[in-house]
Amino acid sequence: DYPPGPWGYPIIGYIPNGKFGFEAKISQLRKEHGRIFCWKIGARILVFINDIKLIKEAFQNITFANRPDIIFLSFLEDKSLGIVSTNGPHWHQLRRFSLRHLRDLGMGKSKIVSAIQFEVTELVNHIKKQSGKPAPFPNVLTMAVINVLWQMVASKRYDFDDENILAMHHDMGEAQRSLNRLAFLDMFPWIASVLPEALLNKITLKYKFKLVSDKMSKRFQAYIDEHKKTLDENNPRDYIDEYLIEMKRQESQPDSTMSGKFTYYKNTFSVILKIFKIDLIGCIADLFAAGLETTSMTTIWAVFYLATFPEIQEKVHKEIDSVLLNGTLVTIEDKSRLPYMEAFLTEVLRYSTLVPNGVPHTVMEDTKLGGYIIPKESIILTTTESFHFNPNYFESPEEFRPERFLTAEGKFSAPREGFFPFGIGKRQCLGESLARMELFIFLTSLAQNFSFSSPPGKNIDLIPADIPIINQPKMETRYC
Ligand code: HEM
Repeated sequence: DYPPGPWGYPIIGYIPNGKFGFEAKISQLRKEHGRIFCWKIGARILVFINDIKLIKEAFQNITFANRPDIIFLSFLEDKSLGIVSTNGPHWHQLRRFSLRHLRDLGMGKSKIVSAIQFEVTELVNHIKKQSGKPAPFPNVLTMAVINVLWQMVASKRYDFDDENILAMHHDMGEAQRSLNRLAFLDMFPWIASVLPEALLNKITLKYKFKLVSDKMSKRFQAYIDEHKKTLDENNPRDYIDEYLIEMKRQESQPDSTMSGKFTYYKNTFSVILKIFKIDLIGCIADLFAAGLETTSMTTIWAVFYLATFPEIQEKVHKEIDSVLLNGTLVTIEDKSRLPYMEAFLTEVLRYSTLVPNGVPHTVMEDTKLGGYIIPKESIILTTTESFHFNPNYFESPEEFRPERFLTAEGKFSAPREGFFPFGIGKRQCLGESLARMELFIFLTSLAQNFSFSSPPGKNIDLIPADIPIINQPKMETRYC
């Protein structure tokens, strides 16, 4: 009763022949099998849900809110820490705590607008230095995005040329691009007990990930230590302060989810080490990993679309020029006066389909869905293109057309069905309101100050690179 799909051979499972990208193979299997299919690779069963009704039924149900036990999901931190890869009451309480405090600290509220305006003004000044010359998007976008989030998390703002943060971002990007090597361990876990450590490392790049994760952990621990020294319990400054206060409050509770854990790992000499880590490190790593690349990449895609579709860019400019007179800074209250911009941003989120297969979910027991059994501990994914590019929900979905989200009177009309760039249900993106606000102010300010175009004689490549988790532009067109 499992969903249909390729099962392949025992032990190996189904490995497609030839040079097939993962996304292209999923697309082909979806066309072959329809609403739901299975794909067995090594020891794991992947289940892809491609039907809106089934996705809603599954992800709005707590049974499907679990994350599978895979290394792939927690490459920055131990999988038993933080929000993204934990389960049960532990996850639930940390998610609730994080949502509440990030909102109080300004997420999605006017309180954070001036920080976003400040960062985008710095970004605009930086881009001006390269105006008139063909160049990829400047790397400092990362700093602008991290500064907004880190203001709430750690009361920190970095200079745009802060080498340490740029290096940390570079390391994280490198690790992310090699994630399919690490996924090998999830699919074929037995290789860890039969292969010598050196060979295992060569195949999976395990130690490369460990190095990146250790470096980040040290930095995040330093933030926590700094905060502990200067904490005033009556005047919490940010997320870290709020966490430390709550952690202290729960100190005497044996079932507190906010303390920490001993984690074990094998070093290069196969010696098992035991270290204690507080959960807060996992939460900080999750916010960093989930909040940074997503918002930056969406901004880059938006700029690429402006450059590729000049008639759309012209409409964006026209609207901004008629609403924001004499270079006035945009605020969130201007949203209702900039319906074309809002429609453009919505089309960017649809067209870029940034997280093409969502973030993996699982069920702890065999569970029925759509007349099939979803095997316990399978890796459950969605195919976002099956609704973002579905003609039942979006007419001529292959066209980039912001007008689809405007009424005949030119008012913004939000998509009703088939639109889930931030996921859906119990695990829906925790930073959605921050991301939407930041993207609106960033993109409006960028379009207010610049005209973007492809380098002379060239077209911008809009096909994403074959990199796991996030649809990213190819490296050579991305940053300078
Ligand atoms: C354009 C920007 C963004 C997009 C497209 C995006 C998309 C997503 C998606 C698809 C998920 C998975 C939902 C699921 O598992 O079903 C997710 C989860 C998550 N996102 Fe975002 N995200 C964005 C920005 C952010 C930002 C700015 C933050 C940080 C404040 C953030 C924090 C998280 C966290 C912590 C989770 C895990 C939630 C959980 O497991 O309970 N995201 N996001």
